[in-house]
Amino acid sequence: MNRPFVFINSAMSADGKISSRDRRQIRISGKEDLMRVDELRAASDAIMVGVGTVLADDPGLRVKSRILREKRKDMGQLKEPFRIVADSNARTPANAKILGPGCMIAVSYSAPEERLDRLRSGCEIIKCGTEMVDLPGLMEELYNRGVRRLMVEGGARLNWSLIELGLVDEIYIYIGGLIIGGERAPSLVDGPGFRNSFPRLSLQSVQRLDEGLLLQWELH
Ligand SMILES: NC(=O)C1=CN([C@@H]2O[C@H](COP(=O)(O)OP(=O)(O)OC[C@H]3O[C@@H](n4cnc5c(N)ncnc54)[C@H](OP(=O)(O)O)[C@@H]3O)[C@@H](O)[C@H]2O)C=CC1
Ligand SMILES: Nc1nc(O)c(N)c(N[C@@H]2O[C@H](COP(=O)(O)O)[C@@H](O)[C@H]2O)n1
Repeated sequence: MNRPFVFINSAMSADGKISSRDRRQIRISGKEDLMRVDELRAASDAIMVGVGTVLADDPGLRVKSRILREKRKDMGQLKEPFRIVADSNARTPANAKILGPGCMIAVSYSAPEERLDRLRSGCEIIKCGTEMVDLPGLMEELYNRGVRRLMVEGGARLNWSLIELGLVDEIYIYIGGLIIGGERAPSLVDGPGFRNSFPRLSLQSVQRLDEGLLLQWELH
């Protein structure tokens, strides 16, 4: 199967949480880390999130630096990467910030048509999977559309599915200097969890940024 190079970028607290018990977005990264995230976005062909993140954070997923956008254009790339949502039942709100040119919503064949109609003016719809978005199928589709480097910005359930399916090559984790706590607060990877065989990572780099640490891991 042809698929893009896939990497996750996530910020977590010192206790491994990526947001609060009520799934409220928490600013974990400092200024330096956010600049690094913008550079990673600018160096990607597409950025993907799960619909849980859209509903919780309403992210824009744009490249914020004008200089980085211009640089992309000078290199003959689209000014910004595609923005992709894994959203089996088309729950993305019609006023979500992620919508607009360059946005693709991946849905399953079970997604209600009336919801798709509300979204169509703001995005391209990609159908794959019967009940749930078929992630390997989506990867192949993205590859066929020219996506070679895919950045995943969460959340916890999407991270789980991608890792479980062996679709992740690299993970950047920024560990910020705060404690969030809460057994129901999302962590970097949720889902049912592994039981017997645990994916192994090899550490590529460690860097101090703001009041935290950036770890770069490669997946075997
Ligand atoms: N600190 C950080 O770096 C980040 C933090 N976050 C936080 O994470 C939280 C959101 O995480 P979470 O609730 O887990 O949501 P996700 O963003 O991981 O979205 C999960 C949803 O995606 C949909 N989906 C579609 N296809 C698949 C698939 N094959 N596998 C898995 N999911 C699929 C499912 O909904 P459906 O069945 O309807 O399709 C699922 O419930 C928020 O609180 C947000 O603030 C998020 C990103 C980064
Ligand atoms: N890198 C990083 N640091 C944090 O502290 C965060 N809370 C997040 N969250 C992710 O960033 C998305 C917001 O993107 P926009 O600024 O709206 O473009 C959010 O949805 C999470 O994926 N990331």
